[in-house]
Amino acid sequence: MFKKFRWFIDYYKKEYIIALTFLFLSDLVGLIPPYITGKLTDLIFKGEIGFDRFIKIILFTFFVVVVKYFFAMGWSYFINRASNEIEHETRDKLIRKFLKQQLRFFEVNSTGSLMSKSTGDVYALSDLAGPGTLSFFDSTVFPICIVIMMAVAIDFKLTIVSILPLPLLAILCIKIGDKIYEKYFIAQKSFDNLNDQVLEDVEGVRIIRTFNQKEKRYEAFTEKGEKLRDDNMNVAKLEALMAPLQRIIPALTFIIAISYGSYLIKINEISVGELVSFTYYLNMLIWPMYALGNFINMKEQAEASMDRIGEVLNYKEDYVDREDAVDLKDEVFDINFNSHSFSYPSNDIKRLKDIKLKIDAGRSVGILGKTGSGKSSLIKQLLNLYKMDTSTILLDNMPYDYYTTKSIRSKIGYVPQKYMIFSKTIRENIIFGDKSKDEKDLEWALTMADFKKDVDEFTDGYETLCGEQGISLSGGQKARLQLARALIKKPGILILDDTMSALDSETEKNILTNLKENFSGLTLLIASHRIVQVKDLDYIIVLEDGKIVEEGDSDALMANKAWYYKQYQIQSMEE
Ligand SMILES: Nc1ncnc2c1ncn2[C@@H]1O[C@H](COP(=O)(O)OP(=O)(O)OP(=O)(O)O)[C@@H](O)[C@H]1O
Repeated sequence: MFKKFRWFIDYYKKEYIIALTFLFLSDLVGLIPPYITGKLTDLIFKGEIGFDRFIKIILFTFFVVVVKYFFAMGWSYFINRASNEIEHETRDKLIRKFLKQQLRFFEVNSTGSLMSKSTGDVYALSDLAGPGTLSFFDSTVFPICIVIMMAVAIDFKLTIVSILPLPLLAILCIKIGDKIYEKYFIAQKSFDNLNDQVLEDVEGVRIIRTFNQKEKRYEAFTEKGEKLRDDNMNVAKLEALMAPLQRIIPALTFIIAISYGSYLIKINEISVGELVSFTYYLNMLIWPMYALGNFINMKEQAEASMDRIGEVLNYKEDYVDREDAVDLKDEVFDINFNSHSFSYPSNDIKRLKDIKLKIDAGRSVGILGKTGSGKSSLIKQLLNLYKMDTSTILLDNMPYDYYTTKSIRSKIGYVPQKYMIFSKTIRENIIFGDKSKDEKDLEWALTMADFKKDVDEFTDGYETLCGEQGISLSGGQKARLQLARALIKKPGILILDDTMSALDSETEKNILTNLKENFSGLTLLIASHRIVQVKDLDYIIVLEDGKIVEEGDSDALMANKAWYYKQYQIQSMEE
């Protein structure tokens, strides 16, 4: 029954043992007051009790109640501790898993789904680990203790007859629980879809407005919202079905107990006080019936959530470093694409075909080509973002997988085509968690990226908040912020994927001059549509449909009189 949750029970064994011991002691002590009440009733009925004894019994009962609540404090603390730890640990595992993945993982798992798995599903697990464990104990061990007490201290026959309807409740709860699992799984999927749309709408709000898509998006949202509501209602209906069962069946046990108990008093088998204690114990059995329903509910939901979380945690990494991979030590290194081809995992179409390109350390290379020709795809190979043939890329004459991916990436400064700006300050976006960088490094990176003059004009300077996806910055400022983030690493290799398109020609020139003057030995790769951005580089390749169709320096390509030559003329005229 608990196979899926074994790991957290094993992990927090100590907390659970302490918590359940406290819980057990608290429940045991809780059995004393009903017994005393029955005895007291009999003593009063028979007139066998004086004031002193009465006070002593009352004080003792009070003492027992206090002890019970001290034990309750203990179990409450340790169970909540385990539950919070499990929530933290599971979320931690998920985030670590997300951060390890190549981009394919994010193509098959939507952001909305990953978000709801790391929130709602994690809560369902922690609910089971905390209140769920309490409900489990209280619906199994506790009622057994009560029933034993009823049978031993009061009357065996009365106990058996009164609790006869209870197994029926257990069976019905288990049956309904199975259905809850199915419905909850469906509801969580609907929550994923709704999450996805919220993310897209918030991120794309400007486009949605400009394209007058507000109504359509609203309709789509309403539809998803209604589906989620209906799916949640299906879960709620099943939960509601448990409630009357939890009331009617215990009520039945009361009717039986009072009727049969009265008969037993009449034939002198039990006393009035014993029937008082008995009904007291029966009353205590009501909570375990609720607890059973709660537990089954929580268990089914947590099981569905564990399966959903498991889908992520068991996702087989698309790429893992070889066990004997070593760290790449050189800051700058030769790169050799040796007949390298590549297809994205989503289909078999070759997006890079037989690429042969040697980039010596410290050289600058321009990657040109029309849109969709494979420029970004070529660049991404160096970052190992998708599964690829690692044997046809050599770094310092060794295959790519000879080195750890982390060490390769740490040498590369990458400015992607798509902006990725966090809703933090400019300082935080550039330093990006690197504690070794100080004020001087920040200032230097901003100057290199020709962004300092802009930031100096902002009222809050380095502390200016960039907003969601850099909403408070212009396109050119976003490009330079990303460039500053790449440069502060002082990389050996700098990759600019269409970074300069958003910049005016003067800013572009300033940046290239800064790079030339301050980064001696830098290997520079620039992917672009615009010839002006690459014409002064050491080497230029032109891609067409994933193949290199022209290569050489600008003079050689001009002499070639092919695509480069024609584009040069067209773009010069445009400028
Ligand atoms: N993640 C992906 N999955 C599948 N196909 C992709 C993916 N990314 C890009 N492609 C396809 O690969 C081809 C090359 O795309 P790439 O982004 O490398 O071109 P590009 O030359 O950089 O284009 P642009 O100049 O427009 O940025 C395109 O046909 C594109 O549709």
